[in-house]
Amino acid sequence: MAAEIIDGKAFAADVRARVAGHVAQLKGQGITPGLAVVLVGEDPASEVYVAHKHRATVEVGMASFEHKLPADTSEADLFALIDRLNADPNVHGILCQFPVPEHLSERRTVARIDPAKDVDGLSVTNAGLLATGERALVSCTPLGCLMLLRDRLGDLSGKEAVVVGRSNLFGKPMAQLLLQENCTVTMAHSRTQDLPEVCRRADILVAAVGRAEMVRGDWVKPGATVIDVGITREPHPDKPGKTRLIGDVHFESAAEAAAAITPVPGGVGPMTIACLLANTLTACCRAHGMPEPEGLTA
Ligand SMILES: Nc1nc(=O)c2c([nH]1)NC[C@@H]1CN(c3ccc(C(=O)N[C@@H](CCC(=O)O)C(=O)O)cc3)C=[N+]21
Repeated sequence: MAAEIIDGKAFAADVRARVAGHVAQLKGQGITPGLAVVLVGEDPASEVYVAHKHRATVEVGMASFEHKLPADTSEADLFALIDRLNADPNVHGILCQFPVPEHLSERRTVARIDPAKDVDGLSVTNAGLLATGERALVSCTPLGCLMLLRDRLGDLSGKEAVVVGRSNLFGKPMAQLLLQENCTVTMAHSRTQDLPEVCRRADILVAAVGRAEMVRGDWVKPGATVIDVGITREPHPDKPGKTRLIGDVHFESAAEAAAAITPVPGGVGPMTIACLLANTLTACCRAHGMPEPEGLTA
């Protein structure tokens, strides 16, 4: 195996430490950044994520406001809560954990959140601000990938970047960020013809298709940097009753060709939560008309 393994877990710990430093400074000025997380229903995976986010928020010294609503919560009640959080000066970031129960709409829910507090960067306003090169809040996972890429490659200008997957949550904002960094960006997806050949063009290959181990080693240009955004949980092959996480990239074969690659777990995943905290800090600084934290924004 040739590739350097990009340690997202260590990098995320560094981001969180930097956020904590800024939070301590703000607290000295009487300002405590606050993040509100809303969870509707009792999806066990979501419960774990939300608990994780709560712990990480408290660890950096921020205020964490958890709101757990029953699965049959009406849209009116959910919106009433979001309206209260929008108006609360102690809340700088609001995240509604997805998926929401079927009778609710993710699109309408996101639209209800004040764009200045939309730390997921999912609102139409933030997507539009990013696309037009204005100051936005950027979706956490793409922001985390950008931080890893900048750290490893420095200037990204002129590089061939291929993003596989075109979701609003990840693929589209990732492509916008890479374009902003002056990459030549290709967005590939399920209808792309000869996907392996398109991927082989990439100096930077970002996989976010949601299909386990789809990207193979012979899709990777020698020396490329490979970012694996996929997480699929599957039964563990050796440990009965246990599960394991696998990415969208076939790690062993891709690592033969790549110069650097993110593992799953321990790659992009931990950066997502670190960037949620970074976005909350950014939103807080903006709300108070203070300079933005350096190195923690797009
Ligand atoms: N409104 C909203 N925003 C989200 O950002 C959001 C969401 N809803 N719903 C669910 C997905 C999923 N997600 C992850 C965050 C961290 C890890 C993470 O830390 N993963 C670890 C492993 C954790 C484990 O072992 O389960 C890793 O990859 O190393 C994974 C997935 C955020 N999401």
